Parts: sequence; structure tokens; C-alpha cells
Amino acid sequence: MRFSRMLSVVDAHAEGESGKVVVGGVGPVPGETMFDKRQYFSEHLDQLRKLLLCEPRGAVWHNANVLLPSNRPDAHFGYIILESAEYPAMSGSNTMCVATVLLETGMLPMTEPVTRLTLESPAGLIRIEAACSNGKVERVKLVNQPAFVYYQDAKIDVPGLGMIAVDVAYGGMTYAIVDAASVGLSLEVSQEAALYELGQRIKKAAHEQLPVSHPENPLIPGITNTSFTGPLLREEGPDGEEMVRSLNAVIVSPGRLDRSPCGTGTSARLALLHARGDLKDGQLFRHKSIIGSQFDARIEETTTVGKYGAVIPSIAGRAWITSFNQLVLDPTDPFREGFVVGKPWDLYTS
Ligand SMILES: O=C(O)[C@H]1NCC[C@@H]1O
Repeated sequence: MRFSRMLSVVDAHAEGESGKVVVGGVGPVPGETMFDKRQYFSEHLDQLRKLLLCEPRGAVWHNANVLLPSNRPDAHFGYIILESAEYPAMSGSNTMCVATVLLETGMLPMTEPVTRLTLESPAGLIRIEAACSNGKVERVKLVNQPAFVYYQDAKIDVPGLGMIAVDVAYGGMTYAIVDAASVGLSLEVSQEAALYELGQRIKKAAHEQLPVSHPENPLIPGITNTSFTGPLLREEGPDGEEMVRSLNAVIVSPGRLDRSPCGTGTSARLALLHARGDLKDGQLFRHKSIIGSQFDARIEETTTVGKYGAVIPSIAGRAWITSFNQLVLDPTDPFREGFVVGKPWDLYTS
């Protein structure tokens, strides 16, 4: 059999969120930066995203990352991020999967107890500290690109809900952040259908009523996620200092729960907590997902992005390799771009 496509894929997950890492089979992608390559890929190679993420090879809860050589001398590797309805500039759970796969497969050398590396994401450089022991990456701490708040306590009119208050912040993806209780929701898996449906309705209304544009890159997508948040709890942290703890449930397009606590959503929330004075620089923010997995986050520095005050967040979590696959496309396969049943998987146009 002569296949018309073959991709070498290492499947992984970070705190429960899928993150396939394509380590071979794509070939060179034109573009100077990873953002340039992201643009080229979305315009000329989107069939591969569908092959990886759509049925029968993928599922709506899958994400994929394509490893590429970086043109930056200060980056070990680059990667572009493929999700069900967009090519995000950055992704926390996906970055943890990429770092874990690079080190555990030997594509990059592992040093113990800590390996430091730099990856080029479409959003820019992501510095990584991987805690390693006996060949296992036990924890990935990433320092994200700056996160900032577009709108605080903005009112939007949501069909079927009326006027509600939302915050809008960027942390690598752009989030409408809503207090779950304020719209009658609780952060439990039993509420997933309501979370999906309302999350999609809120993000659409926010996208239409609250214009956003990243000051350094207007091509970065607008609001594509809704983060439903729980209350802030203050208690003694593992280092004896006060930490802040909370829950969140992120609805990723086209409408499903992020299984992880969402690294870019946590980054966006960190910017909001800083703007509200609810979190000190360096203070531990422990963010849990609806399945109970957790990321530990901190404000590493403060900075500005255009006219916005911003924070530089660090996010730490764990990832595991789950399988090694050769994904192939038989030229007689009628679904050369996969298929979806139900919700349209159109790329989100901001
Ligand atoms: O952790 C994150 O940032 C990602 N998780 C799925 C959606 C986001 O890209």
C-alpha cells in the first residue's frame, strides 16, 4: 500500500488534556517565525489539522502540536498548536506535552534534577524548567508570554440571559471570564451540558460586543474561550505562605471542556487577579480543573503590552506520554480531511 500521508505522532496529555505531538512527517513549513509558520499552515496545510483532530483519527477533545525547527538561535525547538477551532498563539497544556515528549523521547537531552529549555511558540519564546528524575519529566514549569486584561467588569447582553458582567483577558488565547455562580452555574461535571451551551453563547456575545486586538499582533484571534470561575479561597500553601486557590471550567470552541486547568486561561486569570489586587507578585495561585487536576501559577514579573498593564505568568503542571502512533492516510480513504458530526468546526474568525 502506498499511503498519501504518514505522520509520526507521540500522544500525551497534561493534567488530563490531550496534546498530540507530531514529531515527523510534516516536512518544512515556510516562514521566519513560528507565527509566520502558523499562518502558512492554516492557509495551506489545514487538511493535516483536520486529519489529526477530526474523526475517525481524532475527536473534539483532541489537540495537536507540530514540532518544527526554530529560526531563533535562542530556541531549542519551535511548535505550532492545532486545536478544534483555531490555531492558538499559545497553549499551556500543549506546551507541557511538547516539553515532556521532547525530553522523554531523547529529542532533546535531559539533565537531572532540572532541564532548562526554550521553545518558540507562535506567541513567542516560552522558557521551560522541567523537573526530571529517572528519565521521567515529573513537572513542567513554563514562563508564558505577557498576559493582560482588555475589559474589567464589562456588561454584555447575552441572548436568554440578559445583561451579565464579564472580564476579558489574554493569556495566549483570549477569554471571556465569568463568575459561574453569577449565571447560575456550578463547576461540576454534571453541569457540563449547561457549561458548554452557555459558554458558547457568552463567548459569541462577548466577541460581538467587546472588540479586542492584541497590541503587538492584531492577527492573534479574539475571544474564543469562556472561563467560568469559582470563588477565591485563601489558605496556607505548601511553603507555609498564604496561597490563593480556585476552580475554573474553560469552554474551548466549538464547545467542550478543557480537561486541564487551562494554562492560557490561568494566565489570563492571573492578569485579572493582579489588576484587582487579589494576588501578590510571586504568590502561589493553585488552579483546579473540573476533573480535579491542577496547575500551580505565579506572577513572575509585571510589564506592559501596548497601553495595557501586564503580568508575566508561570504555570506548572505534569504531562505523560500515552502512546506512539504512525497516523496514515490511505489514498482510497473517503475521509481525507476527516469529518465531524454535529457542531461545525469552522476555524474561528476573529
Ligand atoms: O492549557 C491551555 O492553555 C490549553 N488547554 C486547551 C485549550 C488551551 O489551548
